[in-house]
Amino acid sequence: CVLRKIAERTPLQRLLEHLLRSMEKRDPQQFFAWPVTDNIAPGYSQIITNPMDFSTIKQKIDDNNYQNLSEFVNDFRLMCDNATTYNHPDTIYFKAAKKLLHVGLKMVTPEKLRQLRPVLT
Ligand SMILES: CC(=O)c1cc(-c2ccccc2)c2ncccn12
Repeated sequence: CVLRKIAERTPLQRLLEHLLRSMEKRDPQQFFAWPVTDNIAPGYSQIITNPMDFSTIKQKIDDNNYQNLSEFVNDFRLMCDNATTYNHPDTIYFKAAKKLLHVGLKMVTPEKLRQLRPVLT
């Protein structure tokens, strides 16, 4: 049988997986867990040209698709910006996106990352 190569994680992948888990915890209603469909959001695919969600970010981490932290943060920001673009300010999705963006960006400040290093290396 072919020896299965166990997927080893690079340090960057381990950092991104940790950050993703922390961000997902701040989305208990799982509004951002999966791609938004036109069924639940009429006209979504016409309005949002670059959709993004946590499951897609997770897959990109697993595929080692992120070369650095900034590319990961860009996708996180894109996910939140899509929600504030499509949804009106008085909706729970708009408000949840604003809060999530704020909380998520605080997780990747130099101070927070410095605190992480011993944990993750
Ligand atoms: C993120 C987003 O824009 C979103 C998530 C949802 C959503 C709702 C319930 C369960 C999962 C996602 C949604 N529904 C209608 C309009 C927009 N949305």
